[in-house]
Amino acid sequence: MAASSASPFIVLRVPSDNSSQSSMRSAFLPLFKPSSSVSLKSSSSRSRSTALVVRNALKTLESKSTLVSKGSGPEAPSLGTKPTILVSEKLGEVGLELLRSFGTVDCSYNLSPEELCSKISLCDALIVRSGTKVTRQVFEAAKGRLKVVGRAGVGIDNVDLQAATEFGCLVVNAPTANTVAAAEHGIALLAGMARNVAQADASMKAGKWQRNKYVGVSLVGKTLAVMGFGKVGTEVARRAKGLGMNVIAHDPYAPADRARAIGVDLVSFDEAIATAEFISLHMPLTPATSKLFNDENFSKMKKGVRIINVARGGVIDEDALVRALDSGIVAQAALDVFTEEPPPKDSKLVQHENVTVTPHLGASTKEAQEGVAVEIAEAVVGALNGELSATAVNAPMVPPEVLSELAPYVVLAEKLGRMVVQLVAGGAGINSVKVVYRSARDPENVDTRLLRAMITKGIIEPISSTIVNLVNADFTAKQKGLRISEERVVVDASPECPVDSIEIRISNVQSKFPSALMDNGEIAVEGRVKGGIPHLTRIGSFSVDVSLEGNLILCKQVDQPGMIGQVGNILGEKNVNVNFMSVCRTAPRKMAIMAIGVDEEPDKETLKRIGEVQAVEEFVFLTL
Ligand SMILES: NC(=O)C1=CN([C@@H]2O[C@H](COP(=O)(O)OP(=O)(O)OC[C@H]3O[C@@H](n4cnc5c(N)ncnc54)[C@H](O)[C@@H]3O)[C@@H](O)[C@H]2O)C=CC1
Ligand SMILES: O=C(O)C(=O)COP(=O)(O)O
Repeated sequence: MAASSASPFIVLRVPSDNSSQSSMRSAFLPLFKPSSSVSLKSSSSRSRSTALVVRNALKTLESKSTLVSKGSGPEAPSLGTKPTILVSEKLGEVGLELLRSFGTVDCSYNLSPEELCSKISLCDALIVRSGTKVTRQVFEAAKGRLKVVGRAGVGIDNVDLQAATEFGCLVVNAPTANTVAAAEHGIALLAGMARNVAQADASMKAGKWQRNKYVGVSLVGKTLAVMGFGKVGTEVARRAKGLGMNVIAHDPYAPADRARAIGVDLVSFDEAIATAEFISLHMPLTPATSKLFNDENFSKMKKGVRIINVARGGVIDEDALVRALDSGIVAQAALDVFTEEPPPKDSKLVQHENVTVTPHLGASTKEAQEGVAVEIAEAVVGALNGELSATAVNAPMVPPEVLSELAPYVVLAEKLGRMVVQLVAGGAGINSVKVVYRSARDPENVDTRLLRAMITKGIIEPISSTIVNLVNADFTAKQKGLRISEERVVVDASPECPVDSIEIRISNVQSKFPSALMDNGEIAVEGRVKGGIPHLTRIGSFSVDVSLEGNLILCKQVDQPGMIGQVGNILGEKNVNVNFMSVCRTAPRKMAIMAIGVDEEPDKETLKRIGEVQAVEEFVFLTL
């Protein structure tokens, strides 16, 4: 890991009694104080409870914290600046109002990729629907300012998630508010296709009266295969049952009992496509589903099958579908989505007489658009406030109750990380870190993702310009060649505490403070939370007990009278306030470790004088 100067971003400084909230906020994101309070009209009880719990937790913090900009370039937000939120596609008015009450909203629709890239470095958040491609170039062009991308809908295949994660940008979506709309559109296409509604309408408008040409097929008693039994697929199945259809479904990840509960059999892919008279697609577009409906699979279908696609165009090989339509394997198709949107004007598929098309209207009802707008506005505002999102796509979702319980341990984890990296001589050669969590709880019940992310942040940030948060912690560690292994050990402690102690060990390095090394050559520090405050409880094999606040001076010296006074005097002469002191001896008059907490950072001369005290053998100054 290359060492560099201090990180050029925003630092939240909070009085020590609120340090846990501060650290939690800075772990996630980007810090903005709303200019006015934002009222939440949550459509989902989960997101409402998450938002409220975290908001309450942050209320106290709001009054005491100050935002300090350390100059992240010309566009860095500073104290009192409202965040800028770019909305690149039409969003419901209620959502826009919510966003306007929090930040500056720039609604710029139909931006070219170049225009989007040139605007994005001025934005803290971007809200899109399916029409905006949020590519790696967009994240690069953002120059670190973009904190969150909100997808006002379900499918996130238009967002480069890998790039978002690498750049530490949170991606959130609105997964529930358009489910019914998409399902209703699927049913509309199913029924409309079976009765040739669109074709008959066009024919009449062309002045014709073709009753014999547009004889349809009935739905009742026919088998419908729902491919992808998630939210939309389930609602389609429910409605199709109401139409008297026999519904089967294929979904490798759906629980059979959920299907059984609504009278649907879960079957294999091959069985589904070979049995059905109607096939409705409801799976996401992923590498595994891309062009899943291809020549080979069309050939396994019943002749005369009818296909509905309200999912993503890319799950069908569109050329293969044209061939299947021409050969009669597929009698009809009804498509709302296309590989390329809008599709080329001369698309054979769109022009095919047995194909009914709509321009990606699945989510386009007034109700759904209002719902997704509120859902996404809440998620984006929450993310800009540093809250964990209930709809995060590229970060772990930590339930609010777990979050509040872990708060002080989050601070401890980051401080231990910061401390241990400063004990490494050179700092840059760390590649193997072991974290041991000791707890009375069953290891299965100790969620360490957040703690690991904070340890990573603590280790990387002091020696790099990379900003680490929950989104990019694991990726950044990997990038820097830092392997973090974790061990959970059950100990006899209070089960009330999620974690009794956290120990960080670093192997294969030299230490600036050799007493931090264990017999096996590893640097080791261990900490605990005491009365809500993080404490250092061991360094190397020396037990100490000092609260991890402010700055820390560690000395190893010959245990003799007057040492505390000598060091205290040197600090006092320079008006450096000592906030605690702890001494641990191997034996009386042998060696001792002295840990001194100081509020101010002593100047170089003062530190030099402490190092020169005759009995002092090792000495290090650490900023926490
Ligand atoms: N046309 C439109 O305007 C809309 C389209 N959509 C699209 O509909 C799709 C489904 O949305 P939701 O139901 O909300 O998502 P969901 O995540 O609730 O459901 C997707 C289901 O597909 C399943 N799945 C994944 N891989 C599969 C595979 N290889 N074979 C079969 N099933 C597989 C998953 O297990 C999951 O149960 C998404 O692609 C979404 O983008 C959603 C809303 C509106
Ligand atoms: O939610 C989805 O996945 C959709 O496809 C809806 O897309 P839209 O927001 O209408 O562009």
